[in-house]
Amino acid sequence: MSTSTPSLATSEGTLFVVAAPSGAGKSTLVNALLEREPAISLSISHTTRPPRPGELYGRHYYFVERVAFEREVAEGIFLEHAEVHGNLYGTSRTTVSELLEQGRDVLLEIDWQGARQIRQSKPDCVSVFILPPSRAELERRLRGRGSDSAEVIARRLHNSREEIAHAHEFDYVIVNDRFEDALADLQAIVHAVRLRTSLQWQRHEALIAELLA
Ligand SMILES: Nc1ncnc2c1ncn2[C@@H]1O[C@H](COP(=O)(O)OP(=O)(O)OP(=O)(O)O)[C@@H](O)[C@H]1O
Ligand SMILES: Nc1nc2c(ncn2[C@@H]2O[C@H](COP(=O)(O)O)[C@@H](O)[C@H]2O)c(=O)[nH]1
Repeated sequence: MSTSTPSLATSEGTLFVVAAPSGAGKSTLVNALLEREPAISLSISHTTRPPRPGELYGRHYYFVERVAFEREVAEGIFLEHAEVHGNLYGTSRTTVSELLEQGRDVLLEIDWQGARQIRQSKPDCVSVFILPPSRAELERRLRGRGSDSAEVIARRLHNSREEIAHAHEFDYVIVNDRFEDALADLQAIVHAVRLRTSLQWQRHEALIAELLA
């Protein structure tokens, strides 16, 4: 995250990146945040993972075949992409750029590998890592969700160690124990970031000029 004084000239939106081990509650938290903060746009990823019951094309993901995904990688359409739990996932470059240029804040729900790529291409992004309160609770949430087979759950639990090992690369870490507390923390981060963005500074320019006159 940039710590420099925001430029008065720019009015690009902020790019938020949220990551967590599978089952920590990232999607649930992000969906609740978006209800409270409708000015944030969620980027819909492309994936080769088959849809879960109830998941819709274009709403939860753009579900594509592996061959099509690999062609899109070669065409350079992804801002970032990674293999996660045996499936490919990627973020559309043009969708994110267009939204940011319109001044919209954009949120990416991606894994640590994607977050690392985003930090390289968009160093001003704000990244947040969500931790579960314990391994036992992570497992309980994965099983309780009831959306994955025992084999998939075992794989995701195993992979959670690698994801968590990268938590220190993020600007903020939130423990999702009591849901409302974690949501308040996430919203506080969004508010704090907005207070230092260029639009906010522009808003205060007239008052600062008046006070200095
Ligand atoms: N604070 C919480 N306390 C108890 N249960 C929670 C809490 N937060 C989320 N959950 C539940 O945990 C389960 C997993 O949540 P969710 O699907 O949001 O995880 P996720 O991190 O997005 O996982 P994935 O990366 O696999 O998509 C869901 O059933 C959700 O309702
Ligand atoms: N690098 C990326 N990771 C992504 C993207 N979209 C989702 N993800 C991550 O994949 C896992 C599993 O998600 P699930 O929906 O199958 O449970 C999770 O960590 C997501 O954050 C993406 O575009 N790029």
